[in-house]
Amino acid sequence: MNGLGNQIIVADMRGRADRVTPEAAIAVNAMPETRFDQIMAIHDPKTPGTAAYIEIINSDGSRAQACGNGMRCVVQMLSAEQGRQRFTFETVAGLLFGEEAEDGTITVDMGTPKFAWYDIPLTEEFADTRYIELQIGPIDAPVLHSPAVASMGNPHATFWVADDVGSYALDRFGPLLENHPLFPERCNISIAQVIRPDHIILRTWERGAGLTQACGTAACAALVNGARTRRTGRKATLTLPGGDLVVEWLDNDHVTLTGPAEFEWRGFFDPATGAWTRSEAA
Ligand SMILES: N[C@H](CCC[C@H](N)C(=O)O)C(=O)O
Repeated sequence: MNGLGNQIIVADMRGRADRVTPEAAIAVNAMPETRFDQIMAIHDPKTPGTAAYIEIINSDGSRAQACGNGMRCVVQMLSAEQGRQRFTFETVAGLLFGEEAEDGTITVDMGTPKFAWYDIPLTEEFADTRYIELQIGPIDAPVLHSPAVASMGNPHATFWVADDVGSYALDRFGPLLENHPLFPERCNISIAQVIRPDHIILRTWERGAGLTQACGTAACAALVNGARTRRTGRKATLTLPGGDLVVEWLDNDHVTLTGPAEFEWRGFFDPATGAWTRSEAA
């Protein structure tokens, strides 16, 4: 499937006890036809009242705590299968709600953002995470600096720029910032241009996945970081390379993410080795 161009493999692991191994993820990602950004593995529910337990695996085999685009794909797949539109899921980061609207767009409640330095987490204490001391480029003329950081279950840094987000070498800066010693669990790195209080342009270097068409949790982090630095309101459209998402930071502190999801093709893969076969086209 894809969520706004982000390549998502929804792996149906219901009724079995094994898990998708990092080796399988790396092997699947190594083949051009099955290159992906995240695998969303649907496991049997652990908690009564939830539809499934979802495990999220990055293309480098690492585990992610949250994935907004992937969750929309999961909602669409299960709603097509079960004919109902509202789901409660469990992930390592907690419970998550998703709903498909009449027009097929899907809204996922991504939970509440966290801003304390130890929740991101950072290795150093920062009293105010709206601007942290971190820069890249020449000391006296940094190319990117003073990001706002937030956790949407996973760690995010949002760097603000005044001009075209496409003009920055995120493929070069991304890996350096992702692995900066300030981030003990690494970090998802975004560049944001606020063009209006309700419209942000965003590009993201994803932890464990690299440059992607769309990162839903990064869109959520950019909106909350925009609102708490008074750059934006609490609801905005975010234009990502793959298209537009709408993010709203509700009064109850929850963040919702709305956008499309699309089925591409179906097949089988071995969660231990990654060996796969294709069975059905869209
Ligand atoms: N693409 C995802 C986020 C993946 C996050 C992952 N790269 C990490 O935190 O390790 C999204 O749409 O929200």
